[in-house]
Amino acid sequence: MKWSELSIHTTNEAVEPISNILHEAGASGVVIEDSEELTREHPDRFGEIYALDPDEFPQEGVIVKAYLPVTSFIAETIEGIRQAVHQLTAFDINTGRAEITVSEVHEEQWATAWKKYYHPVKISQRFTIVPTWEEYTPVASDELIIELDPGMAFGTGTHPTTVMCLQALEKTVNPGNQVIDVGTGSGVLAVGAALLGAAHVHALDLDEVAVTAARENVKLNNTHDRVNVVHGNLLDTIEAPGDVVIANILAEVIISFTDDALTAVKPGGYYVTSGIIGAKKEDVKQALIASGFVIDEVMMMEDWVTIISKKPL
Ligand SMILES: C[S@@+](CC[C@H](N)C(=O)[O-])C[C@H]1O[C@@H](n2cnc3c(N)ncnc32)[C@H](O)[C@@H]1O
Repeated sequence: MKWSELSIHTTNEAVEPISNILHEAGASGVVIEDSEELTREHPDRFGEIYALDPDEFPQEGVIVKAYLPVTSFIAETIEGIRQAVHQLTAFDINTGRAEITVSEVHEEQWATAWKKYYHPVKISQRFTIVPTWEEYTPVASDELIIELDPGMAFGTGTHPTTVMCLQALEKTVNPGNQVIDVGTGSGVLAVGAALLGAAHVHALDLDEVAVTAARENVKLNNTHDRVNVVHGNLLDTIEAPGDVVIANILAEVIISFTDDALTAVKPGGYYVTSGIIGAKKEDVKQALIASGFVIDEVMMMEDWVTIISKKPL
């Protein structure tokens, strides 16, 4: 099969919303090439020197690459993406140049392009994410390994919003808890919650591709007895409140359902929200407080914010 490779040259702040637009347009996998990666300190990964090739990174800004199967509708799809990216400026998101370039690649190239960026990575005190195609031996006895094949869904586990969510789960999930994962993507957070001892995790996503990927990852990690993954919009499929509810979606979406979220959390339970760019932090905090949550902790990584809030007893 032939694939179109779309490259969008943009800013760090626009990576997440543009990735979402690309997924919604049917993109199969998103690769992020960030110019800052080249200048960041790279620890050797578990003894192996992890060298980056400057030819694969832009000189400034970020390139978001996505892969779309070549069909007769490809021109319309690309035009739709162009318009959606343009509309992000209405949400005060600086998209930078937002230049879109398109080239054709073959299936084998796509598979390699996708996989060469992901390696085992320790992302919190206890969690290490290991792509299914890599070998890894745990280094600590209490280490929790999440095996992941991101496939075509969002959630390689290494995006700052996901990393902070896993760290937040480490702080909030207790053995025996009921957890709800809104917008599960690859299922990484649902698996993480189950590994922390949650008795049950209800994971959902609006995107059928994510539901399939999440189910596969849940099984891969032997958590299918505790995690169910369903297709659904926000909290529509929730039957009982959770001890911890987590939503790594865009700030605009989080703000739209804070009242419903309060109902979905047990008194004394936690609501973890992520996917929030720095500029939207106060708006999300205000919406959470207005619905009755109490802010417990605000975490930041790069320009991303994760808020842990609590429902009063
Ligand atoms: C940023 S990704 C997060 C994936 C994963 N939870 C993680 O932390 O890596 C957001 C996910 O939310 C899903 N999503 C977006 N809008 C949604 C909605 N209204 N209801 C349910 N899921 C939604 C998307 O399909 C996507 O998989």
